[in-house]
Amino acid sequence: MNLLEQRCQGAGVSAMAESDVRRHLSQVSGWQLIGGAIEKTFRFRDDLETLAFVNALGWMSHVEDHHAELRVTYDHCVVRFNTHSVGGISLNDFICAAKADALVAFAA
Ligand SMILES: C[C@H](O)[C@H](O)[C@H]1CNC2=NC(N)=NC(=O)C2=N1
Repeated sequence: MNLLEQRCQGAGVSAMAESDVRRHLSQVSGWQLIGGAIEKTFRFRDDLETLAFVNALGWMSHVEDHHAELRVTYDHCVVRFNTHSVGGISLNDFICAAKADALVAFAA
């Protein structure tokens, strides 16, 4: 099933092997494995757009109950996902990465 169609799972998630992480990275654009998390920098025109993205991401994370680590400046936001409960990267991180991408997909 497509990542966007899936929902994060609370129980039953497991940490992926690095080979599995790399295979999943090929399904999302611009995400990299950095320091034990998947990371992407989202760039915007100004602080209003950046903060609107952070709010939209916050809503998605709340609905999925899976939360990102964020580094926010006026024109970009670095988003990192890993899964604390398994001490690694799980499918939940890729589901949220795809949903974060979808938030900006229509904003050219
Ligand atoms: C109780 C609650 O569902 C858990 O603490 C969730 C919340 N959000 C989470 N977010 C992330 N990134 N990893 C987790 O393991 C995690 N666990």
